[in-house]
Amino acid sequence: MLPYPLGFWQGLVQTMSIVRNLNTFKMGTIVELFQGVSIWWMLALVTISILITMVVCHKVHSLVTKFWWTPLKLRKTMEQQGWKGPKFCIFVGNIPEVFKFRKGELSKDVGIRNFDIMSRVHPQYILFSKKYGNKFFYNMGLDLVIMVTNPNLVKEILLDVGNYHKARPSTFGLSKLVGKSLLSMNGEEWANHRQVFAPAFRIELLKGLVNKITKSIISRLDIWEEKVQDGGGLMELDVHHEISIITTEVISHMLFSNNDEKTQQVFIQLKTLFEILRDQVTTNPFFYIPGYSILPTTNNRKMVNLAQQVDKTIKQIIQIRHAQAKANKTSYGDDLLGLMLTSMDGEKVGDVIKCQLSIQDVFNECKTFFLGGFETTSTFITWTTLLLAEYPEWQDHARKEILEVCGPNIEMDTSKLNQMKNVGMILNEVHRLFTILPRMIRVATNDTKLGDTFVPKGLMLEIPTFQIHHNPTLWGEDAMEFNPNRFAKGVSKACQDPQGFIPFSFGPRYCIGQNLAMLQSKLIVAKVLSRFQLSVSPNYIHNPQYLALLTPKFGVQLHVKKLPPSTSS
Ligand code: HEM
Repeated sequence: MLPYPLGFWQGLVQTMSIVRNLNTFKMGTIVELFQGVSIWWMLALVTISILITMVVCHKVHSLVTKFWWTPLKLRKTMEQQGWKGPKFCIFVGNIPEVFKFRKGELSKDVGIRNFDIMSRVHPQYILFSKKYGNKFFYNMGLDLVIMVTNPNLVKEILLDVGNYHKARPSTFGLSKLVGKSLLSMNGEEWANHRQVFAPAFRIELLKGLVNKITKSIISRLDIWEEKVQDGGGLMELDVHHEISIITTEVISHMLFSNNDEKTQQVFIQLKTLFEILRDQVTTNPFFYIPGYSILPTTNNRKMVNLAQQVDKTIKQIIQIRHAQAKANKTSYGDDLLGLMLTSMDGEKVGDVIKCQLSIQDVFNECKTFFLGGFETTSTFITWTTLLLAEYPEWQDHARKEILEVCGPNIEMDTSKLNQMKNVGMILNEVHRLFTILPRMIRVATNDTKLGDTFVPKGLMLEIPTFQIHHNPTLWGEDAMEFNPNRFAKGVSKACQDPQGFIPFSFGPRYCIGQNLAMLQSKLIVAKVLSRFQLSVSPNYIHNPQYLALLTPKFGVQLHVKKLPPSTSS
């Protein structure tokens, strides 16, 4: 036998000749072929073959477990407890039939006063509850989902952040593009991030923003006024577009204390990214196949490219801020970026040492706040203006109250905003009827129990907020009507169950931007109504759709008329 290195090389040369001869290889010659191969080489070959076989078996096992065994096991566990659901197609689950049903529903006309739009917003609920009753499950891609509509059980889920984690379905691309952030993190990581941002959203701090927000609103409404004058006293506007200009400015101030060219660049890139992604999630069933989002399709490449551009621009904004703080020997500032940079340094604020964020965390959180901050609020305010235009009697009530509380010059501060009871009732009713985040999703991280139901680890739980907000058992026979009066004596009197009204969720993970969103909404509604009369344009096509948010598909075209000086400021 040759010493090891020589034996190895000899074995290699012999094996190459075996491989070369493979095409003329006959079973009978197998022994002949291996004659003379060194023992070292034989051992190496056997070891490598065993290792490869083990890796392949492990991969196959985990793929079979993920794609076949786990979904089937979860299904069986739920079936044994009396839950039922449709058969599913591997990879895409029940998505194709949901999309097909939804397409049919979306092709039907719907009137503005018809709030019975569950089949457009949450087609899976209508489709499967009709066939299987309330205890149904379905597959969203690979994930097995059940719906929880009972407010007490919803409360249990939202309070138990240990057993129920935030979950994007495994196949969704948003988390891959935006990265891990406050919106999607869990456990200690989430708690640390939440602690960094919470101070910026305290109502006392937001009070200081009133003037900045009011300035943004007034400068945009001045443009409206010019347009109305040019149009001979009446003008058609797409309010969704108009309001999003204001809310973008506000979130830019919250994040970066300004709305300069670079900030606007981030916004445009993120908006485009979000629109492509929204289109993929809502129209392309293949998007739900695991791994699809990393294929080099045109849209996937566009999204990755945009996400990289956003990171690059944010990096430049951070570099400028760093340089300024260093040159002026000042802190990083008290906007959200300032808080994040302070936290990157692990600085001590008061008695608390803030957690250290990484640069990637800062990129991701900037993207999350941009996306979470502008589109949600602008969409909500857009629906509010539509309903005020559709129900002129409520528009008059609100305007009268605004003028009484704020005086002819419409001077506003947070205490005045709190006195606007009618405006508050109207906003609540819009939250109820046009719940812009119509569902929340959690995943069970442990085997646990929810009411009488055993919840196996890995099961997805969907909270259909929209359905809860429209349920006649909770809201009475007029649940499908626009009636802000139901909130006259507060939420507890409007709904059978206090947990039946959750537009901002509740528990530890309630919306961090709730105060900001409500402040902006009241300021914008008050300023708009004090200067303009709104009515629905005949060009408006009512087409509410669930596109990540409950959105007016074709914008909201309203007729805007300048009010005479006696009624306006
Ligand atoms: C009308 C406007 C808004 C509505 C209806 C709304 C609604 C919600 C809801 C329902 C959640 C919980 C989602 C879940 O648990 O699955 C949430 C979370 C969140 N929202 Fe909002 N939101 C609005 C505005 C905003 C604004 C203006 C910001 C930021 C400036 C914001 C930032 C966030 C963040 C970061 C979270 C995650 C909080 C956490 O998990 O700790 N939202 N929002």
